[in-house]
Amino acid sequence: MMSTNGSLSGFDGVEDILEKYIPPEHLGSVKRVLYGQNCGSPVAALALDPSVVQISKDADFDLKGFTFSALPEQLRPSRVVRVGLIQNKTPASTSLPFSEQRAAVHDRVGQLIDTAGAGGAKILCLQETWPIPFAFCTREKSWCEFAESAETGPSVALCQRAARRWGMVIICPILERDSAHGETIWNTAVVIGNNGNIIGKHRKNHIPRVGDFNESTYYMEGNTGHPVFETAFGRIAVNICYGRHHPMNWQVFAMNGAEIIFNPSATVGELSEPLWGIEARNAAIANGAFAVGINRVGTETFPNEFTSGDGKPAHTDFGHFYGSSYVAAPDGSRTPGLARHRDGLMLVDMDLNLCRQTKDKWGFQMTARYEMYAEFFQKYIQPDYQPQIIRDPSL
Ligand SMILES: NC(=O)NCCC(=O)O
Repeated sequence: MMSTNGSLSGFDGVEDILEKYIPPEHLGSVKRVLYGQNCGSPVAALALDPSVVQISKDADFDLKGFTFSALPEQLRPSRVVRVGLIQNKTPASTSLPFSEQRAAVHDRVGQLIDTAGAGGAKILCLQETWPIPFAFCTREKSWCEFAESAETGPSVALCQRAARRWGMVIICPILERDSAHGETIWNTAVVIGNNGNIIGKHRKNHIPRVGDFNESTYYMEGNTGHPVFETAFGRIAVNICYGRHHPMNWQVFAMNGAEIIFNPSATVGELSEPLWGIEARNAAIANGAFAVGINRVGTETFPNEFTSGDGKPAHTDFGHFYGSSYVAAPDGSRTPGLARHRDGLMLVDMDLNLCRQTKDKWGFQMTARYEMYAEFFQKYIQPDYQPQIIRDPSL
């Protein structure tokens, strides 16, 4: 069911339902259980510059701001960084010439990036393959035209200019064309430093083969491992979309020292909405790092019908990308999500000292028994591996 404002199932988001229907005397407790607490309090709202609030109204996008604190320490100063995340619809019809589609998304996302810069963001992440419609459902190869160089492509250049303008690190996830390797296509996040330089890139490790996510037709599993990028504002990593279903993918980024792990995504309600709030949040808890889930938003339709071998009749739309981007902290607290149906910008102040404080408190890393698991995996990857099952002898 579509509500009048374009959201799906007639609601804008779970938070709105909670605010509307939970009795005021219970709302605090319900939110404590569902959203956690940061230093003993609900995750605080961040006061945003009125000029930025005005832009969000004029340009019609959801704007939210939050703060994650850490306890004051005696021997370390706090390390607060303002992180931005952007979710956006594909603004132009997928039937238009590709040049017009690209110009439209560059305009819209350029505006959102500049608003993030004006709002003081120091590290900003965009959604998965932001410059193109998520056309991988179609299996049509013409969409490969959108792939661009991770070093010199037009969308990367746009982000480099913005990074220089605002002194901001930008994670720019694109469809990469690797001409040096026979025009290989990758799903790549380019990490641009606050001077507009390219620090490096990461290629998506896990490629979905589920529903209409026919991405394996276009690109292979990445070959860049689990790089962590040391930026002027903190150590960051990028776990691209489907990698969020793989706890070890998050874990290795964290083991390499990531303090913030971004998860630029494109996923639809029917498939994954109940999983969305759990996976990045659990990753933050388990790994002692901030996790930032960013999902595309809107319903994209394509000129030609497609099927995906799942018994569904041929169709032209991918379902609804439900947005709901959010940030989770190592202490298990999380922000509410951005809208399910609108473009959005979230600005979040996070004190990175919370990562070590949470590790000191819970000791998950210290108690992890890596040697035991390393030994297990060594056995597991052998072709003659037998599961360790002890059968009830009375069966
Ligand atoms: N883009 C992508 O990997 N989507 C797969 C679906 C999901 O992970 O929810």
